[in-house]
Amino acid sequence: MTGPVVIVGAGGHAKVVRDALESAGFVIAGVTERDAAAAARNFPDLPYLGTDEGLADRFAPTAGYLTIGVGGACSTDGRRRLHERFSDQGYRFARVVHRMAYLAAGVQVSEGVQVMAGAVIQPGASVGAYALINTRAVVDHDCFVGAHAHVGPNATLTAAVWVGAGAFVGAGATVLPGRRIGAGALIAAGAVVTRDVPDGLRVAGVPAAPLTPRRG
Ligand SMILES: CC(=O)SCCNC(=O)CCNC(=O)[C@H](O)C(C)(C)COP(=O)(O)OP(=O)(O)OC[C@H]1O[C@@H](n2cnc3c(N)ncnc32)[C@H](O)[C@@H]1OP(=O)(O)O
Repeated sequence: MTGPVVIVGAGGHAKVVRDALESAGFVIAGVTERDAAAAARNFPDLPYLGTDEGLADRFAPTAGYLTIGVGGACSTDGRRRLHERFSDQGYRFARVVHRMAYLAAGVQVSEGVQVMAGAVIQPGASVGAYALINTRAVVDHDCFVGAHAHVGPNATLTAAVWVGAGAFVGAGATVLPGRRIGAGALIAAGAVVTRDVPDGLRVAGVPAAPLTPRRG
């Protein structure tokens, strides 16, 4: 993959993305950000390319690649919307794999995926488009991670776990072998998932159980 990369968003996740890009030898063309002051504060040494609106005038879809600098504390929706919006405009997304991540031979990583420092992806695993495998996450052998899903920092998918599109696996969570996490489900930080989780369900705890809606 060649060509410069624009980081969309200039907050905390963008700083981690920048580190991954630079570790892997990408050239960064600049950042977009609604909040110009945040861009100046976090990236004083990178070109500021304005807001997302009208980016094509400053960085055409043919000029290189984008990568999303927005994380999402407990939802994958914001990242998915940004990927969809810019894909519709003809942009392509870089595969960003930190130099200090480990990907076993033959691991499939699709367009737009981000794999952060210390992550490990073992043989037979595959990671769908635009998914985020965050710092020190483990995706062990034969796991499948669906498009737009987020495997949080230090989370562990043990053997042959299946994660549906847009699911969020919180920091430090563990999913036992062979379990299925439904599309759009949320696994709370620190949970241990011992049973399949249906689409869209939010679970927490050890063993993980549905989060009860707040009272009052
Ligand atoms: C680099 C990065 O930061 S990447 C981002 C990684 N982010 C994460 O891993 C965060 C994941 N988010 C969480 O775990 C959140 O706590 C959520 C999404 C599960 C719940 O968040 P909210 O809906 O705001 O719930 P809220 O904080 O109000 O708590 C609701 C209840 O759930 C409990 N709860 C919240 N989080 C957890 C958790 N991780 N495990 C167990 N129980 C929890 C609370 O104690 C509270 O219980 P109570 O009603 O008995 O007092």
